[in-house]
Amino acid sequence: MSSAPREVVARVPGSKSIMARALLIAALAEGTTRLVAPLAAADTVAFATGLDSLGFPVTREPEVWTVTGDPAGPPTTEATVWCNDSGTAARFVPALAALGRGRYVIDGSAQMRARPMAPLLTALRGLGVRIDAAPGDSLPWVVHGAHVAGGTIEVDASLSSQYLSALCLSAPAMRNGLKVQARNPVSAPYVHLTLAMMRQFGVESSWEDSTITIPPGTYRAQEYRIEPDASTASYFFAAAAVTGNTVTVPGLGRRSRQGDLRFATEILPTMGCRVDVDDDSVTVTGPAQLRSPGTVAMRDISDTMMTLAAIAPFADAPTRITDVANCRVKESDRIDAITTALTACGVSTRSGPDWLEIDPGTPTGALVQTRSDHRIAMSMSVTGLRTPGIEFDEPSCVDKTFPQFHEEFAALARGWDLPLDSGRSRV
Ligand SMILES: O=C(O)C1=C[C@@H](OP(=O)(O)O)[C@@H](O)[C@H](O)C1
Ligand SMILES: C=C(OP(=O)(O)O)C(=O)O
Repeated sequence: MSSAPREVVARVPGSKSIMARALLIAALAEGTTRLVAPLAAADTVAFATGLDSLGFPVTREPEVWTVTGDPAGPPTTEATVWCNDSGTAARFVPALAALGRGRYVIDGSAQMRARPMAPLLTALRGLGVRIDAAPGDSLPWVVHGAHVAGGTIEVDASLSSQYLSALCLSAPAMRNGLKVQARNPVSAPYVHLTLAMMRQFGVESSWEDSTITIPPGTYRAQEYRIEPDASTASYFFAAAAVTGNTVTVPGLGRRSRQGDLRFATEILPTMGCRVDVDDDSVTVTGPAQLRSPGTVAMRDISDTMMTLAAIAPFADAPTRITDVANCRVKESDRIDAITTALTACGVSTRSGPDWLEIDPGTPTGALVQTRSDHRIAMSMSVTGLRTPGIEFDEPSCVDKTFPQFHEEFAALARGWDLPLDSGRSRV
């Protein structure tokens, strides 16, 4: 570790979640929307390509993506949408397809086919949409769109909040609007982000007790700047935390609606970090010795569970993370994937259905099995800043949300003058 904190400014790419919402809203908006500072990554490219095949033209340039909307829903009567590994695409697109009139095939990778879709299927069928699904209710689906009219439905959101966001985003185009009874939601900040962005594009809604109400309405096209991704930023903040250095992420500030910023603003301070949140930036400085945050319930911000687990070995006491059962049904079984990775590095861990515990220790180098999960690679890269010899079986899995991750992370390490072995990923 360096003795005096060194400051580096990290450029974090755009939010995958904001991109997915902005793309879908733009597709249903009156007019042409320009998305400035877009995230070009596997998830967002799959989303945009899917919109294009549904008949919403999307043009992609490095600085701006342009979407031509149609408030009436998908203009095509036949399309196949390949969602690849993207949960947001696989959950958001079917509700959009239900607005059209035609036959729409929605499919994804083996990883995506293994992820739960049943609550969304039940909800859409409850609204009268005819859908043929693969066994287990999983993808591929054939959505037989017939201008779904809306109404009232109950949705079990205990496995994913994306079912709620999907229905809410398409609801304004339903003739009767939509009332959604949300049961046991995980990742609630993502639903608040959905409703906040809908408001930014001109559609008001309410969420009282467990009922979300969306009246019929039309989104207004506009020029919209994509904020940096708060989950991605967590790796840079965590890097400062474990090395005792300083990192500033511009473009993310106190007005951000992204729940995962709470990793920096709420968890890292309890570990001894100094965190300054400005109007338009967040700065984190790590301590000489990281403290344990004790027990942390991460139901709301579980994409940052692995970031916390990856730095926990450097704390002064065990770290317990609770209420993260749905991490077992994401890109990988993330409780198993991260505890297996840490164990391979010689760190002692324990886990149960919805929790994990990590002991302090001195990780050693190992070949980390990423299980094609971008967040396992990015999290363990943070451990790698203090652990020579961490390698990945599939470094390119970061392409899902941050194709330049390894280069940018290596640049961060160089900026702090850390030994060359730190922060590198090799096949
Ligand atoms: O709506 C979104 O953009 C997301 C919601 C969360 O998923 P769950 O609601 O399935 O936890 C999060 O993990 C995912 O990365 C993005
Ligand atoms: C869970 C994630 O993504 P998605 O559900 O959009 O595939 C993620 O990015 O960690």
